[in-house]
Amino acid sequence: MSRVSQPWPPVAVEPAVPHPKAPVAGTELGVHFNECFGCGDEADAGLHLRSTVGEGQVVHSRFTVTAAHQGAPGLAHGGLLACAFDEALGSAVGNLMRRPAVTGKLETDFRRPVPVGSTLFIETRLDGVAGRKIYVSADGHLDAADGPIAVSARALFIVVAFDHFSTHGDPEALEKLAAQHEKNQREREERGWEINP
Ligand SMILES: CCCCCCCCCC(=O)SCCNC(=O)CCNC(=O)[C@H](O)C(C)(C)COP(=O)(O)OP(=O)(O)OC[C@H]1O[C@@H](n2cnc3c(N)ncnc32)[C@H](O)[C@@H]1OP(=O)(O)O
Repeated sequence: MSRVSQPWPPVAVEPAVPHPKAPVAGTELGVHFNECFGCGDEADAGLHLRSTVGEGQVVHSRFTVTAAHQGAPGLAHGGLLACAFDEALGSAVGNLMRRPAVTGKLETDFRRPVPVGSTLFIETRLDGVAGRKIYVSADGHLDAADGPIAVSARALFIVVAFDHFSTHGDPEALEKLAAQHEKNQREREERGWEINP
């Protein structure tokens, strides 16, 4: 079956240049919010996705599919896989560009079933920027960084003002997030990494 794809990015873009203080290649990215379904330690049935900065404008993420993530028996739910990509792509945008941004559009191609127990290795690339619009894409490889591609995704993130989160979100949770951010900063400093304000 052939897959028809629109040009990507769909508009003229500038190169997505990582922020001068973006974490360097090899940096393991921390949990951005403990209750986040995508990466949080306190989200018991969550994805517990973990990410590391790669060379260039790339972030490598991985997560292991558990029984809590099933759609069909023994297989990951497609919406759950889309969630993993939202997290991986958002993490690449947030950490490399260091601009607050939210997902405006997320498109997924499911190419192979992803069984419970398998690990998806997601490689995310920054594809370009047009004003507030940041275009990113990713491939999810099954069970190894060079394994077969099971899922691909493309997304548009929109840069927002910080008050997007205080206006629409939960102020208490934002306080928790600020505390988490400080903890991440301290840990980075202790490990001698570049400070990530
Ligand atoms: C370190 C951090 C790690 C974080 C990882 C977490 C990853 C998880 C990320 C998420 O899941 S975020 C949650 C899901 N997303 C949302 O809740 C967003 C809900 N939508 C909105 O709040 C607003 O629609 C939005 C802020 C995205 C845009 O509203 P605005 O009024 O600010 O902007 P506007 O609608 O004018 O759009 C700005 C530009 O984007 C374009 N645009 C917006 N949505 C689009 C869309 N869906 N498709 C195509 N283009 C779109 C729009 O056409 C326009 O293009 P131009 O600048 O060329 O005029």
